[in-house]
Amino acid sequence: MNDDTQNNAPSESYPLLSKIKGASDLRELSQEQLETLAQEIRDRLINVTSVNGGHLGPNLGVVELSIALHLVFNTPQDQFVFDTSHQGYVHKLLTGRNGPEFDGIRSSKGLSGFLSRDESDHDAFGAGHAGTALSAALGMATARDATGSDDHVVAVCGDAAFTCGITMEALNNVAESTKRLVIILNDNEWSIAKNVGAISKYLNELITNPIYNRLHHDFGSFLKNVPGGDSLVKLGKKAERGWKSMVVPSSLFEKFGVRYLGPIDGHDLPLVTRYLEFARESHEPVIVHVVTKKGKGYKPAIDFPERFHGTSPFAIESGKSNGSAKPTPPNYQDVFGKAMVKFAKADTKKVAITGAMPSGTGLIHLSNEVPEQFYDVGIAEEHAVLFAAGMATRGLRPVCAIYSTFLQRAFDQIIHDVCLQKLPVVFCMDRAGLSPNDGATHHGLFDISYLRMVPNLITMQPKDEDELVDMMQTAFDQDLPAFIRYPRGAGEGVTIKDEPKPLTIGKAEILSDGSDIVIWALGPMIKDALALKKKIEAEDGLSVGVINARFIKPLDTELLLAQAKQCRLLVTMEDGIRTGGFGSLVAETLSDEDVTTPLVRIGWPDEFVGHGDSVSDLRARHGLAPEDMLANIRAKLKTVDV
Ligand SMILES: Cc1ncc(C[n+]2csc(CCOP(=O)(O)OP(=O)(O)O)c2C)c(N)n1
Ligand SMILES: CC(=O)[C@@H](O)[C@H](O)COP(=O)(O)O
Ligand SMILES: [Mg+2]
Repeated sequence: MNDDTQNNAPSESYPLLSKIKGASDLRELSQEQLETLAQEIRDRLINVTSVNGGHLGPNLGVVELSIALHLVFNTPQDQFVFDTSHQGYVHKLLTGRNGPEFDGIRSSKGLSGFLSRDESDHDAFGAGHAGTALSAALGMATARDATGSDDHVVAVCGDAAFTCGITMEALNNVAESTKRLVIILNDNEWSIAKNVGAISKYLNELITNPIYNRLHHDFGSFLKNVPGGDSLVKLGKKAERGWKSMVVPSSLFEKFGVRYLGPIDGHDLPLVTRYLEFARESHEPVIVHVVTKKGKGYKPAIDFPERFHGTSPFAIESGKSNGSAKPTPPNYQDVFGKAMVKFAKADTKKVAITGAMPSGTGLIHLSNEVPEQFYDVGIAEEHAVLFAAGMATRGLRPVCAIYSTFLQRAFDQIIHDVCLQKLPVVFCMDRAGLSPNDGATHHGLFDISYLRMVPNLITMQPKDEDELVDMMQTAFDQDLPAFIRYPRGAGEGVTIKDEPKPLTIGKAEILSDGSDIVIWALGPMIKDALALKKKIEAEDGLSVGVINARFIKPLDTELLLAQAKQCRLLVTMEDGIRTGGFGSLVAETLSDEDVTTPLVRIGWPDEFVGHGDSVSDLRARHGLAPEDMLANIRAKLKTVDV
């Protein structure tokens, strides 16, 4: 597929790509063969992600860049650090991972969708959260200098990575830390949504400013037209740079002591290669600004860059998702987003903030319908939370819609700025629980534990999408920081009331009574609890109660203790890590009251959970399949007199 307009199915054969085991194989190819290889890589990316889903758009945009990187540098001796590393598929293909493991990327049988040190020596640094590459690469370069090595370190950063605070913290430190660091700014003007903020506008100026471009590129010929300029040209590059800095506004990067090269066409393989060769020999930190097109080579991905940033499986010919256009039941993110629209329309003080993820959080609905109450602050979760805290001091009711895993970035802001000052910020944490295909960097398994220890907050989890809206109302009706956690994907298919009904803070819901065993479950685990009840009552002849815990903090201690004193066995079930989780809270509560009722805590073990095909697949692989949970309960029953 040679241009962006054709839509026919990509080739299924990859004669050149199948011969590439490493950089040396690349260097044997002619320029023409390299262009053919680029096409084969695009075909492979499209074919595999059409089945598995994945980050097709970002990877199509870095095909030439990745080839050039491996032509010029030698991994693993030289080290590449990809920011977020969702755009690392091409790097994987070029470093010996083009077999069945690539066909299964992001699934149980295949590669991670991100770089991982455990996966390959060519993956110098793992990632999944944005904004880490420059900092880590700077650490590597500084360590290299300190140990007298002479390999190269290259940070590959997207334009939106520069909206991250950590990236700017690292940029501030580059010139003082090392003389040799190559930074690639892969500028496609997109984050997941369109990139935002002053940095994005500035980068766009660099790309579009004709003066800067022409002068910057062709300063030598410019000098020839200036009296005395000729003699300066003879003085060579150093003089040129001196002159240029007077005539051409030096870039922000040069102000930070980093030599700026570009902007160049990131799809012109020979040009990118030449610039990387120059950067490799540079004796000062250098940033190469490459301009790329997200989705290059596949028209649907170019036309819909946000959808193809991280796509679900799709039909190649049409680009249409294989899933139903309108997922039934609706995804939690859309229930949240539409409810937020209603709340915002009813009260101008209710606003919502995203960190560069309007679609994923569902705030796209608010952005479309009530844009004046919608804020996208870029990939800047720490700022998002502080920004909300500031808003709350002025009477606004801000909602931070940030995935559970990405909210980890703002843990200090939660403690130090929001809860210590009791500011009524509402946090809607989607992707609480598993994000199966994304894996360890994206599962939301820690928020119950990391929030439990913070005073002055409320944490709750709904049993279904109707209760999510009730919990939003509950959060708005009180004045403490409030956190609502809910899973990735579809709800339970219940009807959502027109008018939400606020809940009584700290009160759980008895779904069914039981005198032998009582199960306290959170969110999607309630379904599993009801299934266990049915099985145990039918097969073990015991009576099982099920409680929708609803509130993690404050826990419904009154009901818990009353039930613990009359039942034989308590069980907790949470889609979070067991360590310090909901079950730990229940155990501590029983212990504080000297209640000795035996307790089984069902949750994720104290380990990182990798990527997999689905929630049930990962549960089965980590001893959390329904039969495992039943066996766990039965094993405990043997030790108590029931
Ligand atoms: C801390 C954090 N917040 C949000 C995300 C979600 N996310 C993944 S990639 C991405 C956009 C990255 O844009 P850019 O760096 O420009 O790379 P591109 O996809 O354009 O190649 C975002 C917001 C994340 N991975 N990490
Ligand atoms: C790379 C990244 O962090 C995002 O693209 C993330 O993969 C989105 O996850 P969802 O698909 O769950 O929105
Ligand atoms: Mg980008």
